[in-house]
Amino acid sequence: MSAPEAVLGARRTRIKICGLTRPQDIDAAVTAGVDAIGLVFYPPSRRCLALDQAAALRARVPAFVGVTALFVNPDAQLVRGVIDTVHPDLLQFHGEEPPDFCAEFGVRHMKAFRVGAPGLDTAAGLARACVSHGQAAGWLFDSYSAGYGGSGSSFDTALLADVPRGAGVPALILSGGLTAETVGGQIAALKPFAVDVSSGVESAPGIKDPARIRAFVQAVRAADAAPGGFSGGALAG
Ligand SMILES: O=C(O)c1ccccc1NCC(=O)[C@H](O)[C@H](O)COP(=O)(O)O
Repeated sequence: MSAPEAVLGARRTRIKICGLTRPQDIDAAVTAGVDAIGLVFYPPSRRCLALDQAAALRARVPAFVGVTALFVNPDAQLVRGVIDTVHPDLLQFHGEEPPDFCAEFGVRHMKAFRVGAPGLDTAAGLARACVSHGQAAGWLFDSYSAGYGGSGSSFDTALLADVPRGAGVPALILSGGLTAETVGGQIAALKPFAVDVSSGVESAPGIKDPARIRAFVQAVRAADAAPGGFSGGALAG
């Protein structure tokens, strides 16, 4: 542990849980200590929310816990409607949205990259795609699945080898099939700034399991506390 961490205490891998649909699941995630809640606005997803439902969930989220609104190739009207109704802290674009589109709403955003998709199936191609989204606050890496995300499937993280990291570079957020059993090994190997999970803490699509949420958070904390734990990911240089 570096001197600052020794003085300030160990830093930690941030945690986002995505695809919540029920008030009790918001409460369970907040109580477990997650850093961000993801709300899905992609109609084919079984986790998709109506605006009024999402606004009610958002109202249960306390200060210092972020709310992310997730889209897949949306029209601008939907994005603006969610911003005006739900007031997300962050937007997450999970499709093939171009950089200018992602940046046009005046709300910070994450860009998701489905590793293995055409053009994103080599380390060099993935790095080029990331760099083209340099305005993002975070780069989220997910598996390549037919339903765009929330699939519970993982990907070969060796393809992240050329992704730029360090100060002034969008934070690296790892997702794709993470579970309480696997997240520790991924943190040890990749030192992401944050991890993101949906299926791995569910009993059914959109139905989160409080015990699985707690187990996931505890596994992340254990990985951070292990020798050589959290290095800050994008902040590590
Ligand atoms: O969650 C969904 O239903 C979803 C649908 C379409 C695009 C993205 C979606 N979720 C995005 C996320 O950030 C998920 O947490 C991420 O894909 C990881 O999901 P999982 O592999 O189930 O943990």
